Amino acid sequence: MSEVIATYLVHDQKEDLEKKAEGIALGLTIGSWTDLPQLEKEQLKKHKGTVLSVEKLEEDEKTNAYFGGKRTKGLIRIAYPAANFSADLPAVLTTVFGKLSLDGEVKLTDLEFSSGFAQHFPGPKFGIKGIREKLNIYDRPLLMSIFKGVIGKDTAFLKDQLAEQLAGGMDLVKDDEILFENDQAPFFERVRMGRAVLDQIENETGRKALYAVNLTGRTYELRDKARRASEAGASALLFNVHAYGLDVLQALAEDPEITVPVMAHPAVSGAFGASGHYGVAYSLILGKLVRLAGADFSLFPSPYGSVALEKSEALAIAGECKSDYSPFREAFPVPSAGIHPGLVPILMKDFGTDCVINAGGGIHGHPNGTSAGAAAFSSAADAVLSGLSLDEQAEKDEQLRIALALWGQYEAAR
Ligand SMILES: CSCCC(=O)C(=O)COP(=O)(O)O
Ligand SMILES: [Mg+2]
Repeated sequence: MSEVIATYLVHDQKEDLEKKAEGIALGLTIGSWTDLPQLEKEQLKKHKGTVLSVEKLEEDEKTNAYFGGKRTKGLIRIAYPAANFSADLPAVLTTVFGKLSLDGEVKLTDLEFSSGFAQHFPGPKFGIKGIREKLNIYDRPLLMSIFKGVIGKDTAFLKDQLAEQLAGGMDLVKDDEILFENDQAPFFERVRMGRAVLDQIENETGRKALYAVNLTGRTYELRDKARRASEAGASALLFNVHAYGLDVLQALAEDPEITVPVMAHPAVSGAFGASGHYGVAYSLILGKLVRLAGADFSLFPSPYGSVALEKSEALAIAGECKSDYSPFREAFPVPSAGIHPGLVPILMKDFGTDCVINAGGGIHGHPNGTSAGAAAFSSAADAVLSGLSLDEQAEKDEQLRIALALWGQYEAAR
């Protein structure tokens, strides 16, 4: 029985896509670039990939221009027998896209797992429902901000910045992904500081919030570090999954002693996902696979900010995070990068209620400071929820008015 089906977008110099598909199905399983006379019938039957479909796509000039000559475009689906690989993502990815990924002309667009095979993956430990229960917020998108300008600053500085972000109404705050272990603000000091600030906010206001501390260091230290962080009061972990690998995320998600949600950051994923001609589709690496491997949140560039994805790609990632994929919990999609209050209405329209809207510079860059920036962001979300335009809301909210004057609004920018 085939356990994994891969879909590829190919751009071939020759017209015969059936032959191309057969070449992939054989080459990634038991064949080679030349005929192997010793291949046995039994071996072929049990281990060769099976071409399920070949669909020729319309020729397009942009693709031809990119490759400097005519290409035949098509979608190929191939089923790989379970007998060929062990039940882990490194084995799956090496089988379906190992050396093929190096040819620069093929993009892996999707992977489908049989239910028997999918059961080897954990999926999110908390998911959208579990995170909402932790925060006691059920009826709106969550708002997150990012520490900024903190490299070289000590834990006391971070403590003030965290308190300001939370005072402005943020539900979650995350470390920047480029904040690593350092002498001024060591990891465990940040964990303890975060716990104290979150507890104080909860005691004073009843509001619950999460702080995602950046889990970094050598791969073999991570599991122990994450366990100790959970024990020391961490409320969430940020993880640069594509710098380490999906299997490392899976190991963290599966560990029963790591009792906090994991937030997957997209750093480095552009190296695999940015090309339309080769690499891996963002919907697969930032959506389906991080969810299967256990991320509770997946960050990705929104269609609007400083690092923007095509809208269809961003929506496809969010779709994978939230699709009906039993038995896995849903992961929170987190459209990010260059976000400010003026983009909140369009983000809420595109991504709906079940998303996290995330801003760094668009909060700390507010002329009246971090707390005012966070309040302006929060006020923009309130406006949408109560059916007001940002201009109407800004008439009664000075911080939002100042933010909109500085960064503008999506509609105004069109
Ligand atoms: C590329 S998505 C990750 C967003 C992120 O980590 C970040 O630091 C965005 O910061 P910004 O100031 O652009 O909101
Ligand atoms: Mg960042």
